[in-house]
Amino acid sequence: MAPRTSTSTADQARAAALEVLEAVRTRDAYANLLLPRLLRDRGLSGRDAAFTTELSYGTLRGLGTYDAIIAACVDRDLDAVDPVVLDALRIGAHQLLAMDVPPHAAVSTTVDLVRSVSNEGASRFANAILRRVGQGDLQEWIKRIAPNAQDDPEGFLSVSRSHPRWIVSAFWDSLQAHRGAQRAHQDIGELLDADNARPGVTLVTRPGLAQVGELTDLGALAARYSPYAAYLAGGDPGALAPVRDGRAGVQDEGSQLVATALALAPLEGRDEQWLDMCAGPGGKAALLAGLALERGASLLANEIAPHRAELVRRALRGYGDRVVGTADTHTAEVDENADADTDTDATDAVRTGSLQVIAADGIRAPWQPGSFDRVMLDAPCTGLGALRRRPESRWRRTPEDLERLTRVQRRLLSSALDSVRTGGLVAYVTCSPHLEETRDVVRQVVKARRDVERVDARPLLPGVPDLGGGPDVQLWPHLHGTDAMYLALLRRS
Ligand SMILES: C[S@@+](CC[C@H](N)C(=O)[O-])C[C@H]1O[C@@H](n2cnc3c(N)ncnc32)[C@H](O)[C@@H]1O
Repeated sequence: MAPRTSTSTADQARAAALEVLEAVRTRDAYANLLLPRLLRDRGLSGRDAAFTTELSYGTLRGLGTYDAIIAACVDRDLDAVDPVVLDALRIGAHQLLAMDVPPHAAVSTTVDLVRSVSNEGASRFANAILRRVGQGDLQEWIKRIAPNAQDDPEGFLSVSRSHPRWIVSAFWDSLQAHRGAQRAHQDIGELLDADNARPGVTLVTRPGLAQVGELTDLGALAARYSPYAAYLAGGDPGALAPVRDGRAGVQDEGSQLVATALALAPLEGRDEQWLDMCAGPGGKAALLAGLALERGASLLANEIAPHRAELVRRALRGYGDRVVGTADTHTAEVDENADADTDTDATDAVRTGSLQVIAADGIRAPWQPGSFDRVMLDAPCTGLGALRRRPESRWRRTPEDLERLTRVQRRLLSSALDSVRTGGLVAYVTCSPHLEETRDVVRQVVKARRDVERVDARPLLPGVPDLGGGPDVQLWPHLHGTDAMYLALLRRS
């Protein structure tokens, strides 16, 4: 790679975006974690911060389409292009094809950027390529480079909507399973477009600590479906007093709906002990905590990774002394072959009606079987339902991830069912619509046991349209404005 020189001649925002792309490519960085730090360090705020964010996120989302266009303009394989120069070309292409930046500014600033991180030859190369890119608009380019939509619909969508083909295919299958072939055919483009749009910020109130009215008084808009949600049009949510105090937070409306559904589900008999089995970083736990306390129940929030268990504690901070002292770590071993450590009965500490956080492996649970009345299993998954929030993740995930994840998901679901009493409820949730980690995991686990009944989850999301044929619920960004959350509700019989 060409040696790096000073970036003093490049404009700050573009330089920051280039740094994000490079960190994502070389260090597996997460743009949504890195960017806020970078903006702070560089003193970029207001319009500059918004511009940097759009450059970074927009380029990462559109990368598949931009690479196909750049490839058509370069007379060598893209692998042969200096990676940092290619990143800069991608940022330039995004400005030329999807942003309101005058073409001459998009080209000249990108050329300056390349010169600042590479050399004169590379900047001349960038100039030539971007001039070619600028000869067509996005639609003209797609017509020219994408496969024919009739002959190869998945290939067309993959290039035109900038998603890997295997993800297009998985989304299409899931839409078909939940909405039928005809609707799937109509919907698939809209779903992929929704992934490419900037998501809004949704706030959540912690039940018993804040009301939606408090958020609307601060300028947010009451949400469509969740009684705890409000949409924030702009600004920093962390600057709002209820968020600062831990009485409200930021949470996708779909996450709120699936957590609320578990709390709303009718239950015969005792309703005192709730478990959030995979709780980190604590969004659903914080909502469930308020709902549990409202009816005098306790919540045990469990998370395998100790640092994420710490985030759960932070998420629960608004509940103050309702969060009881916690035995720190039980079996926080990620090693799946490690011996079970069931010496401690973690339910002991929550018998009095309170909130508790522990760090333990949900598969080798440190609580007695049949202890809980309601269990939330928000399983580790591919996250394919939240691509609009994690712009790089569509390029990082692979079909191979599914095999490892579905193995863990099946084991966690079995453990969740063992953890709930007879008649108790388990919510199996993923932020992915992929059939292998949603419908198939549930089917396989239910089939292997004789003590599970499916519960129709749809009535537990009152007022939410387009929930399909049930009994499971699949939410969709293009239909509901939420992440593509999946919910299956199971009763132990
Ligand atoms: C999808 S996230 C949960 C999100 C969380 N419910 C929320 O709403 O903020 C899945 C979590 O499960 C944790 N996890 C993975 N394997 C686990 C296991 N065997 N036992 C407990 N937690 C696990 C991961 O560390 C991750 O924090």
